[in-house]
Amino acid sequence: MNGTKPSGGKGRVKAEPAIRLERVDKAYGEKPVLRDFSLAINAGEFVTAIGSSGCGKTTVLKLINGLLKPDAGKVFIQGKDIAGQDRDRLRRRMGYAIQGVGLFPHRKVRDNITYVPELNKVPREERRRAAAELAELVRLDRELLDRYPHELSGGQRQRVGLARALAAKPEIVLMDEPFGAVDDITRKSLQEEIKGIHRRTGVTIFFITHDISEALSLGTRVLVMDQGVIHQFDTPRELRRRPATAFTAELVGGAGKAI
Ligand SMILES: Nc1ncnc2c1ncn2[C@@H]1O[C@H](COP(=O)(O)OP(=O)(O)OP(=O)(O)O)[C@@H](O)[C@H]1O
Repeated sequence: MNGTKPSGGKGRVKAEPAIRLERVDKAYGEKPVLRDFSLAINAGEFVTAIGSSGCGKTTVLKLINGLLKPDAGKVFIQGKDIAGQDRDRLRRRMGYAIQGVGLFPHRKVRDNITYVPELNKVPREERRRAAAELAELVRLDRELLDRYPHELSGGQRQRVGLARALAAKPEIVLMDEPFGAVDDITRKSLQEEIKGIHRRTGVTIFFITHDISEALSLGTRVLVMDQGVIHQFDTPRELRRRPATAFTAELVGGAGKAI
């Protein structure tokens, strides 16, 4: 059966990766971005992705949630090819947080947080309860739930974005430089929050960053990319001990600097 192949003859069941790209090609017009790109992320991993600007990180993220279709190759989520799946439903199953957050300005914070549950027709009372719980989870003061986004600080808005990404209890959360636009102190505290949430929930996270220190401190594995190619996909410890290429060595050697 799909997703539950026995392995090793010991009766153990090997789970499918949460996310798998298999030999994917992607170009914008004539410009190839990814060529023969393969990647597998296991359930419960916290993968941070880092690389030079324009190397294709966001393209990978958009292929994962079906915003983009591969020109060739396949994308599997929890073992299922997403090609034939309803894209809206697929996206609602995943949390998505981006820099700048993209909150709805005319909705209260509470309704921003529970936007996907509302689409999923979760009753109002249940949504109110969920918003309060999520606010607590991301350490957002509950009294802010009745405000509008413009009445919050940048860091608070980022927490709302995080709460919204977690609202539908997703098994996968995709984050594109979610803490890129906040000051250092707020960023440190948001990093602690997401680390704790990962530890407590076991959610699978794909997290794009420009900050190598952030990549090394948050990731259980770090994906290092340049020009559509994977240089290394390894634990922070291995990256430090055995950088596979000069590009990785330089990146890791410059920890503390953003690229
Ligand atoms: N819609 C588009 N049309 C044309 N080219 C695009 C489009 N989206 C991205 N690109 C190009 O594809 C390449 C990869 O873009 P992508 O956004 O995946 O890179 P990235 O690694 O996330 O970059 P950054 O770190 O700067 O955010 C870039 O050269 C970009 O200019």
